[in-house]
Amino acid sequence: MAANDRSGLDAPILTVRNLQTAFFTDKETIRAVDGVNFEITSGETTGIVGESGSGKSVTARSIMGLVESPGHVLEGSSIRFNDIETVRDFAERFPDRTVDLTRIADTHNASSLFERDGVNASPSAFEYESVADARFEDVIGGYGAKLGLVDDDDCIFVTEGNPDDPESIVDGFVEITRCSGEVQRAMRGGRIAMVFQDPLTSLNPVYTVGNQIEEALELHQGLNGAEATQEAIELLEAVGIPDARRRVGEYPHQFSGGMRQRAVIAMALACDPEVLICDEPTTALDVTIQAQILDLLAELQEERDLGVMFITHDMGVIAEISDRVNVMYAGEVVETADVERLFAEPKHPYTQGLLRSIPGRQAGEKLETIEGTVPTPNEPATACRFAPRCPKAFGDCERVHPDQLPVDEGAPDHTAACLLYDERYESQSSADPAEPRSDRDTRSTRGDD
Ligand SMILES: Nc1ncnc2c1ncn2[C@@H]1O[C@H](COP(=O)(O)OP(=O)(O)OP(=O)(O)O)[C@@H](O)[C@H]1O
Ligand code: NI
Repeated sequence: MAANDRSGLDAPILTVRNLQTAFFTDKETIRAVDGVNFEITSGETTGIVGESGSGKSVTARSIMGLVESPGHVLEGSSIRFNDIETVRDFAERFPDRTVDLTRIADTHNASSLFERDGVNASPSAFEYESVADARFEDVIGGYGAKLGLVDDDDCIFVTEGNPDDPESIVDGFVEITRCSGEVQRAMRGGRIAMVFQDPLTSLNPVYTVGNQIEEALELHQGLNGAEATQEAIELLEAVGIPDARRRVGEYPHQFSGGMRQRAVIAMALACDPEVLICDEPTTALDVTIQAQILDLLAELQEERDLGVMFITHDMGVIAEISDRVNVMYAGEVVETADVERLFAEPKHPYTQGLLRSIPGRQAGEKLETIEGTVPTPNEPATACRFAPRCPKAFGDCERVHPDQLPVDEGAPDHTAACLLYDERYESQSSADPAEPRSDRDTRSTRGDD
């Protein structure tokens, strides 16, 4: 087993590799998500934080299969859903779309895939140190069809066990970027549910709240009639709606903002998902209600062992709810760490800037904001996209696109994409990390070797 395998209980339920989602307009190609890697683990919360326009929602929509034209998830992107029960169930229901990956892997060499025509990713896009680390299951999702290794609509991959005998399957995954039609409907809503910022986008004003939850129960759990009504009431109780038996018959406009968001969460849970994606679910609510909803999510997560992905631009919320944090900037993850480390030792200058802008963090000090705005990523990245706003930028930052690298030997899971932490590019300004460079004209040109 490769050293970077995470085995057993810690294995992520969702693995995002080299995710690229772009919008193709007449004018330009917007690389809203540009080579993103992260994981979601059952019972844990993966936080995604970044300013407006950094690509958080597009990342969520890519996982949900909800990217709308002119947007597309690009070839080479991979989003693996690793739940073994789902793989068994789908192999049974969709045998035509199920592939025995070991058989393909036996006859091909994963590292040679990078040399094939049509593969335009580098091994580092998959976080491999060298091409020899390439694993078939990472590359196949994004490129398998293009390389003619699998059929166009194959999306269920078995890596251990016999696809024709679902009970025998002990390892495999569903490649979400390749799901369509019935498989996609079974995945979205059935295995992965999403809660949006505005509860009214998820609720239909002309049906009662109960009706809408019952519809989800029928679709995903096959419940109907009195049984579905009873379950809807129980779900409303589970999300803390008082007098649920009466309120199940009310319409969305009869609910307050906080109660509506609770109802939407109940609706998301109606399909008994493994993964719950929350896109700024509390941003529109006042702070007291926001705190209650965050508590509720934490409670539900523990009860149901949910893998949660939580999107916000609020570092305070991230600190409260996350186990791991991914900081996004202009379509890229620029820093990732577990939450304690990220707050104790932020490494990327962007993360440091975000932390300085949390109210109340530095008593008495003036609140700072990062000057400027997130650029639209409409060109392939050939430099650091944060460099123009970065107080620590040096010459190479405008010439070299930084790789995600570990920032501390003692914490291999803490990585940042910043040349300050890349030995090949030694910044002359790194002496005092708290002191921004004042003189940006005497730029270092070292590292051009
Ligand atoms: N339908 C679309 N057409 C064109 N560009 C889009 C579309 N949707 C999103 N984008 C672009 O993708 C980029 C990322 O947008 P996204 O909504 O993911 O940002 P975000 O991080 O969620 O921001 P916010 O905090 O404001 O919600 C932006 O540059 C945006 O302009
Ligand atoms: Ni958003």
